Amino acid sequence: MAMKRAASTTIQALASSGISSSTRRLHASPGSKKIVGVFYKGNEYASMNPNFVGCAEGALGIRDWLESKGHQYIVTDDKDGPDCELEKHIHDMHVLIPTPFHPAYLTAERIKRAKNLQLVVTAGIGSDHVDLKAAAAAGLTVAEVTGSNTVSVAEDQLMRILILTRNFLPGYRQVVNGEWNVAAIAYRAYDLEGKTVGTVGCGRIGRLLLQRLKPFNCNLLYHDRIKMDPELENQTGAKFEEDLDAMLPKCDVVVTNLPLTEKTKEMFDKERIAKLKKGVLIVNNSRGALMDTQAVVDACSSGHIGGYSGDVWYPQPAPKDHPWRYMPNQAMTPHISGTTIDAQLRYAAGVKDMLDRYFKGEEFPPQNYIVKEGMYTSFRKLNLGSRFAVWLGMAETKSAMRKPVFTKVDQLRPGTTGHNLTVKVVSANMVVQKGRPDGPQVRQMRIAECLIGDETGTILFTARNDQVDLMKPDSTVILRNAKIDMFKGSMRLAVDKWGRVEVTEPASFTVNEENNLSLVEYELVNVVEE
Ligand SMILES: NC(=O)c1ccc[n+]([C@@H]2O[C@H](COP(=O)([O-])OP(=O)(O)OC[C@H]3O[C@@H](n4cnc5c(N)ncnc54)[C@H](O)[C@@H]3O)[C@@H](O)[C@H]2O)c1
Repeated sequence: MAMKRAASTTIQALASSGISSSTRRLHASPGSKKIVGVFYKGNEYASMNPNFVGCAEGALGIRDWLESKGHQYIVTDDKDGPDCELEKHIHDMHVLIPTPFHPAYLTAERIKRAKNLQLVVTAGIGSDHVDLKAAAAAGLTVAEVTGSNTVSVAEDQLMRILILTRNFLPGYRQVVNGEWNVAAIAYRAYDLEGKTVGTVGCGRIGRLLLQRLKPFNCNLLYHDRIKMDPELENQTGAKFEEDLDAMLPKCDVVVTNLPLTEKTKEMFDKERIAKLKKGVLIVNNSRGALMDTQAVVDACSSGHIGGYSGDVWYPQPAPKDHPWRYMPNQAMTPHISGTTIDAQLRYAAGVKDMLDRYFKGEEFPPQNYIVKEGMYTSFRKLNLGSRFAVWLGMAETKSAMRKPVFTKVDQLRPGTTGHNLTVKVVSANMVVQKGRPDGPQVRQMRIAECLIGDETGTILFTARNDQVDLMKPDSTVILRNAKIDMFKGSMRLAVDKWGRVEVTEPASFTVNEENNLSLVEYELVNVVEE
């Protein structure tokens, strides 16, 4: 199996901790599976809305479906401590469905005991509650329902920006307390128009927030590892800031929109907060641990941070004595933004779809993988329109295959070689046709860009010279020993002199043109070896 360098490094690092490095196959072996869901308790609200599927009682609405297939489905909200309900199932569960809103912390120690565990599907976005290194070392697959609550969070952020800018909460409190004091609110209530709003991280949620903010006529800035394509930049009117510390002092409002990773943990520490404009407003719906907890408290107390709002804490549920509950200028809520009823229905459907694929032995949508069968790599599609992905590390395919093994188009991954496929040619366009002087002879050079595919998806194939004649639209061809080339961050398939293209009998499948792998862009990210 293709194993990425990062994964093998991780495995070595963890071998001494006793975590097995053997890959646990993603796809379910036949037979009944034990599936454990950990969701927040609905209590008296559970029956108030039939679409309230995100609570433990709602169980994502998949209980009947799972049980009709003979699987065991345990759902609980009791997730912490040695005597909790979750602990009783760690040793024999096959699938864990946690949710960021009530995170079941899947530590290295729990993973070590979870001998049957194959799959973790996060109901929502953000799998930082899982020790991803340990999950990779144990050969697990961790996936989430990418995009399921993008809109929900972007809308919530917009609300928080307005709540802070207009100094809304003190006014609301006055009303509840029977008071009336316009001055106490008005002395620091502003319009959003004309203010500078910067998002730190600009993937799905960040981009949508920028689009939502555009009509407010703010100055929009964004910092990310990846610059948006110009079309999207134009659409949002946001300016790219490569240097985070250069962007921050310009912002009246800072919004975070990036995952919690080793790199981003406590990225807002005392020093960075000191660089922010005095009175800055911060909205953090990403993860609590992006902030140094005490540094936020101190800056809110001194007024350096003029307002802090968000729904994410560490740990969750936040303990009663969490200092963010008591700091001034805060507009915090429990973790709610990504669990609207609409979002619940989307992530419930996404979880069901992935379980169904797991039972059938089918691939998940590539953007959903965080760790795939032990590869600590995630295909993170960052799109709103244009499609990106982050590709961590190099895939190393050590091919010990002698017998040709045929694969399907949707199994193709960056950096891999040695593929045999039977595909139909959907279209072929000549992109280069010229005579090339080559010594005394003049050689023809022809290159055609061909869209090829099977029932699982399509990909662009670069046909060279004699291959061009074989790639006729509607014909079926066998590609032997094909390899993936990366072209501007996207996958292309090619067959070089070590492989072969053969025309064959017409195949009976219908090409799935919906899943074009060449439309996904990848970024090669350096993996820091530890
Ligand atoms: N509060 C909620 O209910 C809720 C719901 C969904 C997501 N989230 C959080 O929001 C985060 C973002 O979600 P998304 O769907 O937009 O994810 P995304 O993967 O689409 O975008 C994340 C962006 O962060 C950027 N990034 C990552 N590391 C970076 C770094 N070190 N420096 C600069 N940029 C960096 C990536 O390049 C990417 O553009 C999630 O990881 C999750 O933690 C919270």
